[in-house]
Amino acid sequence: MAMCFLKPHYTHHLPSSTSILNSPFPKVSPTKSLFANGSSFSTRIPNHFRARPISSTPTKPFSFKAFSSQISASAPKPDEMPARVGFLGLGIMGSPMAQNLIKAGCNVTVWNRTESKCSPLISLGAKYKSSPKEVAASCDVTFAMLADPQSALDVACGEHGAAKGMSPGKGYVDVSTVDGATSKLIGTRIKATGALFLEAPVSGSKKPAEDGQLIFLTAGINLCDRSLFETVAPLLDIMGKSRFFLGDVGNGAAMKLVVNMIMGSMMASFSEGLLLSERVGLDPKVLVEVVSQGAISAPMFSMKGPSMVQSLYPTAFPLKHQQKDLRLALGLAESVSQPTPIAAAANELYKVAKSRGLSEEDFSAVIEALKVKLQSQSKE
Ligand SMILES: NC(=O)C1=CN([C@@H]2O[C@H](COP(=O)(O)OP(=O)(O)OC[C@H]3O[C@@H](n4cnc5c(N)ncnc54)[C@H](OP(=O)(O)O)[C@@H]3O)[C@@H](O)[C@H]2O)C=CC1
Ligand SMILES: O=CC(=O)O
Repeated sequence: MAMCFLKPHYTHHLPSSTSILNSPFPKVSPTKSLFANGSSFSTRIPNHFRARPISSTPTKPFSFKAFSSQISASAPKPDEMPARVGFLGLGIMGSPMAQNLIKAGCNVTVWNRTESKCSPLISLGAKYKSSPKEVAASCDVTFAMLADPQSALDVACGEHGAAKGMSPGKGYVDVSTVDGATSKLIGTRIKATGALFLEAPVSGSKKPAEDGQLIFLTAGINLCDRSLFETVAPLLDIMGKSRFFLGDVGNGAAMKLVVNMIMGSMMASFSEGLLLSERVGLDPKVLVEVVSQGAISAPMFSMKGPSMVQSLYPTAFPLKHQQKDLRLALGLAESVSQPTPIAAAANELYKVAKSRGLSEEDFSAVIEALKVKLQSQSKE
């Protein structure tokens, strides 16, 4: 069962169970139908709203429930939100997310491995604690936005990890992009303390994080965790534009990995197109424009294309994280024997880019892995 809550007023009846796994020509694609009314996804509206269910389809695998969201002009009242909010991990994503919570009036306590990254948030009013354990002990709900499975595990379950500060009545929301097994492990450790757990990876990059426009892909271990989803909803709505509840832990991670697998392959293919267009004497800037006007247009191409043409890669989504996501997505595919040859090829390209020192650049720098030295080629 999947449920979607959106910031804008949105009423859309999604199709019930449809499998695309066995038929090359499915009559209805849930994904296509979900985004059929695409304009609702890009509408900028006030940050705070309340959501209520309006209709449902029978609960079964791969079915969806449609919800309508009502926009409220006023911010959530302080007594409707968890009083004390912790935030662990203040990188490209964590910093603006925590900042939005502070700006919305939340009582936020932060921690980051590199302590200096806490300073800008402290100057905005955040409190500081010197370990994840202390943050969790002093807060009602703690969010974690860490680099990868290992760091998410260390911060949640390490010696001074958040689990050590958790207890009944508290909640832990991991918004990092990790694999389902890591998420389940973290969830199990957190729940052993009597606290609740939600995995909630986000779709959307640096700018959506700054603008409070992220898409939360949440899942919980049981019905109690569903209640944590309700509890933190006002906080998710400060940081994001929509939130999906996807059922059991692992489903949020899987959804995020599938989305980023598509994204990584798209970027690799776009890179090939830019370079080929230039090779045959076309202006790649014009290619970006042509693509933007047609059926394969994507905000990602329009946003990143112009800087890629100039060999500039200002980091929004680090290339090392995109490669990590492809690696994890391939593991997911392997676990169900699903062929993903395009993603596997794209992954190789990101690995080459990493080996050329591009890990910290934006993932659009993958184009560099395709550039050939014209001089040495003309000698051949
Ligand atoms: N950037 C993007 O566009 C998006 C990223 N994501 C995902 O969100 C997560 C965070 O991404 P992003 O903010 O870009 O990444 P950054 O690399 O900017 O930040 C990573 C964070 O993890 C911390 N960290 C890394 N290793 C450890 C460790 N061993 N112990 C403790 N803390 C550690 C870093 O601390 P320190 O400051 O000390 O290095 C930092 O706070 C990733 O899983 C990424 O895949 C999801 C959607 C979009
Ligand atoms: O994970 C990256 C994103 O843009 O989403």
